[in-house]
Amino acid sequence: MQITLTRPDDFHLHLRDGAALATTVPATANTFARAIIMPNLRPPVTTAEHAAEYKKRIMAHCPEGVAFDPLMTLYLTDQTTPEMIREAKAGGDVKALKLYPAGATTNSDSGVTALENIYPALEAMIDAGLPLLVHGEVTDADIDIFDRERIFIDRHLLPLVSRYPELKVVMEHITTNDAVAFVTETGPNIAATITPQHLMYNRNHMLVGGIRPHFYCLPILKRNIHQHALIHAAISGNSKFFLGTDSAPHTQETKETSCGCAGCYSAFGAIELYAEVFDEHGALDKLEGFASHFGADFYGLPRNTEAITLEKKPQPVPESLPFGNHQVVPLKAGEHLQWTRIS
Ligand SMILES: NC(=O)N[C@@H](CC(=O)O)C(=O)O
Ligand SMILES: [Zn+2]
Ligand SMILES: [Zn+2]
Repeated sequence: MQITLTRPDDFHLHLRDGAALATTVPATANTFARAIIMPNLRPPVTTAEHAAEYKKRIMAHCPEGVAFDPLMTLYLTDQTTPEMIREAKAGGDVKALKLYPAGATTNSDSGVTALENIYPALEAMIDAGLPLLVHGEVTDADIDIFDRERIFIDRHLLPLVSRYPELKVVMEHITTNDAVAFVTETGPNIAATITPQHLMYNRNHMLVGGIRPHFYCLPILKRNIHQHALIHAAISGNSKFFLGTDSAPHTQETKETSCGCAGCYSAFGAIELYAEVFDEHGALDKLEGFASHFGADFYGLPRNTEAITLEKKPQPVPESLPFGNHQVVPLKAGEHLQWTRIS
């Protein structure tokens, strides 16, 4: 069995920096035409100038003959001004702004401490037509980690979308049926990305029979009822839900330790992983919209014109892959991808 799709885009990707780019850039660029590049470097990408420099470092690793367009983002902080938003729009590289609640995830220490602090920036984003990308979790110490997304919606997203209905918002890497309901029920300016790990796994995969650090990502895997809600949303054909891998590599030693980092590495076989999920649910005909059309439409980008073809043919996933001077353990390490890219 084969499937041919418009070449897809990845609307949520961590490429990291330095030597890691030699692994991460070709892994994505060989399949995806464009990707929204997350700005949570150390230090974070906060200005149009930083974004343009980072884009050059990325392009230096793009394989020859491969067309790849990194869509840059800026990291919002309490200090982001409307002027910085206008400069970002004018520079042309920056396609969205990212909101990390301070302390929510990897490299989010300089994130926003209160949404009011970025109201002027959000107003400038509406004028510029730049979307807000949200890591949607509260960070209060007394809120259980499994409830942090649901509570973020009630406390922050609902008030935000009623204050700024014109603002385009992507709720990134959604993990709950609460997020599916919120996105489904709000207006056309609200969309969401869904990762392969949240479609393939639930918290039992991470915690039953031993603790598996390579399934640990944020927002954390939830109960199977939430996994099923995400699958249903992804295969529904609803254009508010589209592909964003959140491929977020960390070295093997920083994952396999007493206090491991959050993030799953999926870029090596991302479209194959999604194809497996859609196939298992009899929805291969819905993959192209999710992977190649809906995200571009939401961002106001032209759809890609090239095509890729996948075949239902297993291929082994290595136990680890080179990653700078280190190794990264990919999702499904030591198992098989059920689909293989043939052109
Ligand atoms: N998803 C993750 O678990 N980690 C991401 C950050 C993020 O997307 O929240 C990372 O940069 O490592
Ligand atoms: Zn995140
Ligand atoms: Zn991410």
